[in-house]
Formats: sequence, structure tokens, C-alpha cells
Amino acid sequence: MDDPVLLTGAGGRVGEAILDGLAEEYEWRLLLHSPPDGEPDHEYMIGDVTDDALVRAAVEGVGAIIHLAGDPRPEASWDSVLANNIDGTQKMYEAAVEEGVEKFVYASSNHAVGAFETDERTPEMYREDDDFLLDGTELPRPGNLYGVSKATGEVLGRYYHDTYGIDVCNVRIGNLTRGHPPIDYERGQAMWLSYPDCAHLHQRALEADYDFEIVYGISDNDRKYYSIERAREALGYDPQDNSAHFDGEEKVVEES
Ligand SMILES: NC(=O)C1=CN([C@@H]2O[C@H](COP(=O)(O)OP(=O)(O)OC[C@H]3O[C@@H](n4cnc5c(N)ncnc54)[C@H](O)[C@@H]3O)[C@@H](O)[C@H]2O)C=CC1
Ligand SMILES: O=C1O[C@H](COP(=O)(O)O)[C@@H](O)[C@H](O)[C@H]1O
Repeated sequence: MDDPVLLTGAGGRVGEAILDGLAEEYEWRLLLHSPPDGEPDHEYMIGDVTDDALVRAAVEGVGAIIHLAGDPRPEASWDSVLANNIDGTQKMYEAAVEEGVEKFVYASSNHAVGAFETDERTPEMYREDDDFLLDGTELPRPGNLYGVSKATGEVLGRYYHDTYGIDVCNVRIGNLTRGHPPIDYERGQAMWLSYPDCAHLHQRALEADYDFEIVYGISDNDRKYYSIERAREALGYDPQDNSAHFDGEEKVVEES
């Protein structure tokens, strides 16, 4: 990707993981919601993704967008996800197709399919010996309004891809934590995404050739109930981390 890459929600956790790993790999344009504490190392703009004029200015001249901005709280209200997640994503897509942006990488979520985790399946499905596996071909099944907003973002991508041809990669991100997997949280360990694997996955989403994809964004965890085969096949994703290699905060197995 030779053109600049727009990273929305750049001041958040996923943005931090991506910039940690890929700061030098691209010419970044960051979209921040509020003024940063220090001076960022990259070009940046400040504003809200529901602001048409700001969004158009942010998208001008970029070749790709990684769209992270939004309300990430599973308990977020309808008013919040309607504005920040759904309307904001639609405005990003509209500006992207008008500007001729090639690739749109969208931060979807495990919560788009959270209602597959029924009382009958849990907690067994979070364990290594259970064979329940979602692969991205299933219909969304959100368990909260935040999940509804993430599924809606995926459908917006389907529409803008089918109608305007923009390449779209929806990443159903699991549970991103820095350094080690969540502790005493089987579900979080099953869907752990390490910071380095997060950066690598987004790099592959910027570099690979595809049309419209839905992939799961997790590390190569033994416990997984999300398949990462589509991410491997379509993007060339090759995760290096596995929550089973940790005992609490300690890494107890080194990869060979
Ligand atoms: N952290 C995780 O484990 C997961 C994150 N995601 C998704 O990844 C994306 C980023 O999540 P995090 O980095 O964890 O959240 P975060 O809250 O750390 O970062 C989100 C950023 O977006 C900004 N933002 C929110 N509304 C905005 C608006 N209307 N206009 C402009 N900026 C706005 C916030 O100020 C914040 O800097 C979200 O879309 C979230 O749904 C999905 C699954 C898991
Ligand atoms: O979509 C998201 O999912 C992660 C993991 O969900 P959780 O219910 O196990 O916490 C969450 O941490 C993150 O904030 C959210 O955006």
C-alpha cells in the first residue's frame, strides 16, 4: 500500500496495537476523537466520524482505511451505537467510495455472534476438547445492541462492496489484551488476540487481495471456538501467539 492509510479510532487500544507493530510500515493519517496528550509521530486530524465534512477531509487522498472508531462497550446504549457505530461507519463508507479508496478494513466484533454462546453450550465451548467452531459463514447472532451495530457495519460493507466495488475486510475481533491473555476468564482466553497478532492481521488485511471477507481476529489459541482458517487462506494471516502458552501473566511455552 503506497498511498496513506487512514486509521480511525487511532487513540484507542486496537489503534495502539496496530501502531505498535506497524508505525514504520505505512504513511499513516490518524483520526483522533480528542486532542492527544503529546505530539503524534504521524499526520493526524481531530474530529467525530458522524461529522460529514470531517470524514470527507480525513478520507481525501488515502488508499485504505482501517475503521476502528466507535463505542466499543458491549453495554452501550442504542443512541450511542446508532450514532457512533452505525451512522459513523456509513459516513466513512460513503466518503470512501466517493474518494475511490481501494480497501476498507472494519473492526467488527465477537459480539456480532455473541448469542451463539447459549447456556447449553457454555462454558464447554470455551474449552480445548469442545469442537464447536464458528467460521465466519454463519449469519450474525448478536447478544446485545453493540453486537447489532457491529453486524450492521458488516452489512454496510457488503452493500458498499456490491454496489461500488470497494474491497472490504470485516475483522470480528476477539479480546485484545497487551502482554498476556485475560486471567481467570475462559471466554477471553478462547478469543484472545495479542497485540503483535493484531498488528500482523491488520497488515495482512491491508496487503492481501480479496473482495469481501469476514474473518475472526484471534490468536492461535488452543481453546478457540472461532476458526482462523479463512483469515489464513484469504489474508495469509499467520498468528504467533496462543493463550495456552501462558500461566497467568507468565509465558510458559516458547514457540519453536
Ligand atoms: N478491544 C477489543 O478487544 C475489541 C475491539 N473491537 C472494536 O475495535 C474498535 C476499537 O476498539 P478499542 O480500541 O478497544 O476501543 P477504544 O475505546 O479504546 O478506542 C475507540 C476510539 O474511537 C474513538 N471514538 C469513539 N466514537 C467516536 C466517534 N464518533 N468519532 C471519532 N472517534 C470516536 C474513541 O474516542 C476511542 O479513541 C471498536 O470499533 C470496537 O468495537 C471489537 C472487538 C474487540
Ligand atoms: O467487542 C468487544 O469485545 C471485547 C471482548 O468482549 P468481552 O465481553 O469478553 O469483554 C471487549 O473487551 C471490547 O471492549 C469490545 O469492544
